[in-house]
Amino acid sequence: MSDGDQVNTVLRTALEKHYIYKFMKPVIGNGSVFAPVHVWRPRRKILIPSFAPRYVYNFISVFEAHSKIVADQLESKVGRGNIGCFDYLVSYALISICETIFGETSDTQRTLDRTFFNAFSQCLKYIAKRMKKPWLHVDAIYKLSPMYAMQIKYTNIIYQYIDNMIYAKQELLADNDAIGKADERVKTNKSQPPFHSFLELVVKNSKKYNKKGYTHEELREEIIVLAVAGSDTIAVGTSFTMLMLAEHPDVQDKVYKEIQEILGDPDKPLEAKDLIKLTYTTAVIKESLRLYPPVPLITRHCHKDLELPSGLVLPAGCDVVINILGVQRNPDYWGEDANEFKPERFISGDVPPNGFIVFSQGARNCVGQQYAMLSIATVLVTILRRYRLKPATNVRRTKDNQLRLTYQVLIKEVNNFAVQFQRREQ
Ligand code: HEM
Repeated sequence: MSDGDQVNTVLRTALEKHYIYKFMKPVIGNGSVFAPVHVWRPRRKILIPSFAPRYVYNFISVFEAHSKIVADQLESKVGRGNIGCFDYLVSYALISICETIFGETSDTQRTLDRTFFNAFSQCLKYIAKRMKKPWLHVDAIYKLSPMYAMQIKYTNIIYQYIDNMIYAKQELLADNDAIGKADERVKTNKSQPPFHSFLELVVKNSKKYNKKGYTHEELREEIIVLAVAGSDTIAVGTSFTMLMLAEHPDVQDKVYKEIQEILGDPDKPLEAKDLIKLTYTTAVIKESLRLYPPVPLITRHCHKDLELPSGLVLPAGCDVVINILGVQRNPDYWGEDANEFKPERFISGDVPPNGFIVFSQGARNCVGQQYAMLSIATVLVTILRRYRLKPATNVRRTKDNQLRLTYQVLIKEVNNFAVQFQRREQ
């Protein structure tokens, strides 16, 4: 389905997800993103307050510190031809999400973070293979396959990592007062806002919701969801934006000018109030996410008949695949130039209602959208201040000269998002 108005009705009405997500269950259990509605609803209520702007704004210092590390790493890539920027951005995104989840991390910890994410990507690989082979949908058959044993092995690595991190913070998490006092400081001392990790916030909010709070297993599930939902998505979104900037030098010049004018001194720490003023840069990020939504397809299950605005009735029991990429390139909404990169659309107010759904819509939309936009903006600003992006040379494109994409639950560009880096004159 790629008609925004029909999609809007489905997303606001049908909250259950497709049965195929049950294959994720052995890894993320009842974690909110794919959980059945009765499990998801209270978990969403617990998650939402952790994403309040006053907490998310505090994460900008984490984003900035890790963006600078990426910018330093790219120094040796200047003038070296095509460089796949995805690996750098995935590293940025995963270290940032681990630090925003667990608090400050050491170098040793970062090695463990990578082992954890590697285990997760291996699990996703087996889950994706299983989805494509209908005979493996039967649990009894899947359990006999070597893939099952490997999935268990990697799932144990994931659980061990999360458990160790939770146990390491046990003392802080057990002390309700400590978390409460930190909150007081948010209210009274605005100049030095304390940093609250997602782990602290989720534990605190789960205790507000229910006196006992989350069980260890529930907490682990929600932490896995955050780690997974908040890493590759950011890396893919940033990588596509960098490709677009490399291919549109005029747009890149305007973004750079805006950064210079609004942010000025590169030694001044980035703050939300400044990033929010980057209206053109934000439009560029949104236009990149419109053309290349990192999560291009989502699903819903209709548990009762659902009448769409077109008059068509989706019968109870029906599964719907929502084509986010299709909605965001639909010429009925975006005009004949829907496939063209034109960031001005997001400035002139030409965004059609229900036409831009990169973070989904309705009660199960993305809780991390503000986090995502700030994280992407921070790393882009930091890279663009130092480097001019140039298009990669000799990369394969489609017959009509479009980027070649591959679908791995998220969409990616097949050349690892290659661009070239040129140092800017100081
Ligand atoms: C560019 C980056 C991102 C994109 C494109 C994106 C997109 C999405 C989409 C399309 C959904 C809905 C999935 C569905 O309906 O099946 C979703 C859900 C979700 N996202 Fe994001 N996301 C991004 C970043 C993040 C970040 C940074 C976090 C957390 C730090 C996050 C946390 C979540 C969670 C927890 C859900 C499940 C919400 C629920 O079911 O109540 N996302 N995201």
